Amino acid sequence: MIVNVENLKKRYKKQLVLKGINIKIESPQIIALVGPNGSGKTTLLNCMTNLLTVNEGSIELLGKSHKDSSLFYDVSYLQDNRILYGDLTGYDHLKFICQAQHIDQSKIKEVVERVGMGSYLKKRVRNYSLGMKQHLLLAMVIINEPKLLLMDEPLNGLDPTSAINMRNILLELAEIGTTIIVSSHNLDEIDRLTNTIYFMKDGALLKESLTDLHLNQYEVSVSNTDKAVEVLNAKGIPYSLAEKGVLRFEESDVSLQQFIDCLNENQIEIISIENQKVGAEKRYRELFEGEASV
Ligand SMILES: Nc1ncnc2c1ncn2[C@@H]1O[C@H](COP(=O)(O)OP(=O)(O)OP(=O)(O)O)[C@@H](O)[C@H]1O
Repeated sequence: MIVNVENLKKRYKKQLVLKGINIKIESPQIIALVGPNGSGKTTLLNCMTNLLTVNEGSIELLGKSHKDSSLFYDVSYLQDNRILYGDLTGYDHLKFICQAQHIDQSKIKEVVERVGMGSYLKKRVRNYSLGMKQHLLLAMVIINEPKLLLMDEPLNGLDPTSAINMRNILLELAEIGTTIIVSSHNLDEIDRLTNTIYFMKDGALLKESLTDLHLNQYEVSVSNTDKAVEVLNAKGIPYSLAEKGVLRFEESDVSLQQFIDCLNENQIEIISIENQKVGAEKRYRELFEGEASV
């Protein structure tokens, strides 16, 4: 088992922040951790990596107790950039990790190129921009080729090119069997990374595979939009125009078949029908709309 968290509870004084979390991950994959500010994502990741003590429950990573220090070689955690040392250079940080984890220092060059931080590697971190710090944090967590990678808001401050680069790196790591748990508020990026999302709500996790969640919503391409609009209006069938030539239809009282029949009966050619998958943002809105974040 890659991750086995059972009934994890965490309290800050009287506030119960994690209310009995259960996570079982048996095969390598990317999982997104999504939830409003203050919902407990960082607390969960900090508990998993033993930076915080838990009040109840158990955590196993890669078949070992999360307190086992040998996990250090196989589990990486990308945290907030406050863990960086302003007086040290990026190179110093990476060299330190190589020494501590017995990693060949030739890996530094490789990882620096991969992340794209060559030009400022030898600058002191206090002179780094937010995005540069994020690049360094990424380099620091992938240099040991972890089996399990936990990431708290890794996209923080990244420009679009860097965000795409980070996405490609994560997808490549997943391809070679790295399990990644990534917390993020960037739901578009999440959609590009994974369909498996753990929504954090009221200190509990709601695990969902968006692949299984299909709205009854379809995009129907037709040859003659004007005529289609006319006949649908005449029949009182609800739709919206996604773009020229594409009608968006959501099944309700009117079934998809009735929608198609209406177009067929009026000799309107249907070019394609696509089922619309639910994206992370839509699901998030369904789950959290109207709820104030902490
Ligand atoms: N050291 C602490 N002492 C007391 N309360 C804390 C501490 N750290 C976090 N909390 C509280 O625990 C709750 C969860 O915080 P946490 O940082 O885990 O949320 P989060 O989901 O990571 O939020 P964000 O999306 O804003 O990063 C919040 O109510 C927060 O105020």
